[in-house]
Amino acid sequence: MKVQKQNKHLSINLVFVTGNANKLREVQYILSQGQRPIQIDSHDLDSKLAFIFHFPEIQGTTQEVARAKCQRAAELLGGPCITEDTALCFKALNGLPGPYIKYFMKSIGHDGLNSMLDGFPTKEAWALCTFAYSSGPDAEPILFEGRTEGMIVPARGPATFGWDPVFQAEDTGKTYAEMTNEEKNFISHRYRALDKLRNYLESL
Ligand SMILES: O=c1nc[nH]c2c1ncn2[C@H]1C[C@H](O)[C@@H](COP(=O)(O)OP(=O)(O)OP(=O)(O)O)O1
Ligand SMILES: [Mg+2]
Repeated sequence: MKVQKQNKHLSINLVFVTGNANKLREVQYILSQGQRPIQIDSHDLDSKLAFIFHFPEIQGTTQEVARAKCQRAAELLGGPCITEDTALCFKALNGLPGPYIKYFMKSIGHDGLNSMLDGFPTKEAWALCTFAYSSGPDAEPILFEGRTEGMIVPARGPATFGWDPVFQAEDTGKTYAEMTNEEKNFISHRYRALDKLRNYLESL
């Protein structure tokens, strides 16, 4: 992803390294909103699709996983980049599946995620997004976290993006899947993390 700051002379060229088209779509949408939109060069974006890597992700805390992925991406690219990790954390399970949610989703699906909490007193959960920015292979990645509270519910809404149908965001009565793009991207874990990243980039 090439981002270009308007309103200032400085422009930032960044690659968003991800294999997830839904993430990319939401990031583009969020960055296009706001008072000072960060514009994504879609022509460049197309050519950058060649840079979508699928590499192994380590085990550890969400921060360790995020740092390692960004470090690896910067090494492979030989330049600045951002990466993003999403965790879905169950209160009753002390934060698990957390960064391993992808493999839980793949193996047991929406019903399985609900069944995991059978017998537990709380269905509370939070979605945690961690953006990592690296200025290059020799730099330590910087992390930006965003968190949205909610609960795990039987699936409602279109199954377009991951676990969206089973995550009901606090105070909304809606699952992420039942929300419009605008609604989700106003309260989402991704929006909150990206807002911090945006502030950081604007301060450079
Ligand atoms: O807003 C979301 N709403 C619903 N599901 C979501 C969301 N955001 C990520 N997800 C899913 C995708 C993957 O199953 C797992 C995170 O794993 P994660 O490694 O961060 O993503 P990924 O491997 O798909 O893409 P990437 O190449 O950026 O690592 O949660
Ligand atoms: Mg991944």
